Amino acid sequence: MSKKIHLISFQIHSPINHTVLSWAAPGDNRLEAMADLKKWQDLARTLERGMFDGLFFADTPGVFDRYRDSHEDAVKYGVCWPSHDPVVLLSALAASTTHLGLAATMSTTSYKPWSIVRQLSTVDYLSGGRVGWNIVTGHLRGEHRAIGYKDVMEHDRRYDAADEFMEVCYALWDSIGEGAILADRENGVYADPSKVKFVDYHGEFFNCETVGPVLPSAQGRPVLFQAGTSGRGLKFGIEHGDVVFSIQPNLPGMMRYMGQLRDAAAEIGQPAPGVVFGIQPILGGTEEEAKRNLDELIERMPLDACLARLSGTMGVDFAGIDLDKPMQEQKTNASQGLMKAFTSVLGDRPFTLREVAQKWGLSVGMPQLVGTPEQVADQMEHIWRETGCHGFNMTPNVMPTSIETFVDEVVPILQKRGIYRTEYEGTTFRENLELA
Ligand SMILES: Cc1cc2nc3c(=O)[nH]c(=O)nc-3n(C[C@H](O)[C@H](O)[C@H](O)COP(=O)(O)O)c2cc1C
Repeated sequence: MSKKIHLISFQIHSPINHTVLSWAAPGDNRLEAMADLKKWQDLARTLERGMFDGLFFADTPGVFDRYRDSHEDAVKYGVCWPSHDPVVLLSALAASTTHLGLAATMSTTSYKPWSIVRQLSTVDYLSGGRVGWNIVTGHLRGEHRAIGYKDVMEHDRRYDAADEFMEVCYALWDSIGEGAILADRENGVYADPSKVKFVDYHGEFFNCETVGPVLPSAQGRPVLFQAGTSGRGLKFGIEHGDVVFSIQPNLPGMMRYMGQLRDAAAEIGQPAPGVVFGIQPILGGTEEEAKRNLDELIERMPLDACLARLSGTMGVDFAGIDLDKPMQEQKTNASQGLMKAFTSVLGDRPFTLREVAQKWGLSVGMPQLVGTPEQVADQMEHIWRETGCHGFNMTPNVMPTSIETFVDEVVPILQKRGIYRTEYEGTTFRENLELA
């Protein structure tokens, strides 16, 4: 268990984060932010004022195209479409902050190892070691189709390819050895070639012949995040993740996940990485007001938009399936882990398809913590203590007010309880996350 709760703000560079039609909520500024860098910089400064560890961008490249075998519902309702590139935001946000970690999702399907190492490590180096990478294998058919594949690669084979992808990345990150850079002005020698290892990698999926393209940053290389929850995904997360993300519908699901991760880590013979659970705080001045705020979000969501999001993540077209029967597990090459988590719910009756669609529309299944600032702080502390997790990946609802309210009203309560930092401990993302 971490010494303190760690907080990451979960964002998407699109009209919504995870709440369908949040862009239409009164006062939401996301549509303006998409065209105004300053609004993103303001958000990053708010998170830094709230001592967040980081701002993390998920990414849904391509478009959700499974529901009714069409992209139309995703486009009509702006369900993570358009999907602007998150990586280009990182350097602007690094320039407007000094401590905040900045992480982006990049898929091992869409990129090559060299391009990811070069892009992310450049910002990591420039920012003094504040960058993170959420390694995803790319589970969306829309992403595959956009770059020229007919369909998603088979689930476990995607992870095999991603293992190789990582071998190349590590070789590139390790290429520039200690003492390699001389920067000797007098003799005009920049580096000692004997200390720069040539990467000569030939695998089943990737080839790479070059030297490391970017200098090691203050934290060496970016912090690695991973969020696979299937058996194969857990193994990959343990082997490569510094921190793993998980979405579970409730506390029993979180406890089950912690057990599965511990068992899988023991089997591999490695320590389990820290776990960050997704949550969605819904605040109000009173409990009743918070519940009303939640109801307003739910009332705004068109069911077709929720189903478009759910069908995309699960890789299954849910059109024409009885909405009021328990959702059944189906074979998928998309997210097997999330499919299992929501079709084998613990501590509750099974969810109907309509309920899961609504949970997806609200927060992609992240549980809502609803109440006054004190009640939300209680729920966070309870989950942290019960599960022994590292912290939370928090998705907002209305932007940026739900984050500002959290920073102004919940953060001071957590600080007073001694379970949240009052100043940054280090300068790098890795140090602040208690990984160094
Ligand atoms: C918290 C969380 C965040 C995720 N973010 C992304 C993302 O931004 N882009 C993406 O393509 N997949 C994302 N995923 C999907 C996973 O990385 C993973 O690819 C997917 O769940 C399939 O793996 P599995 O079958 O092993 O669970 C996320 C999953 C979770 C739980």
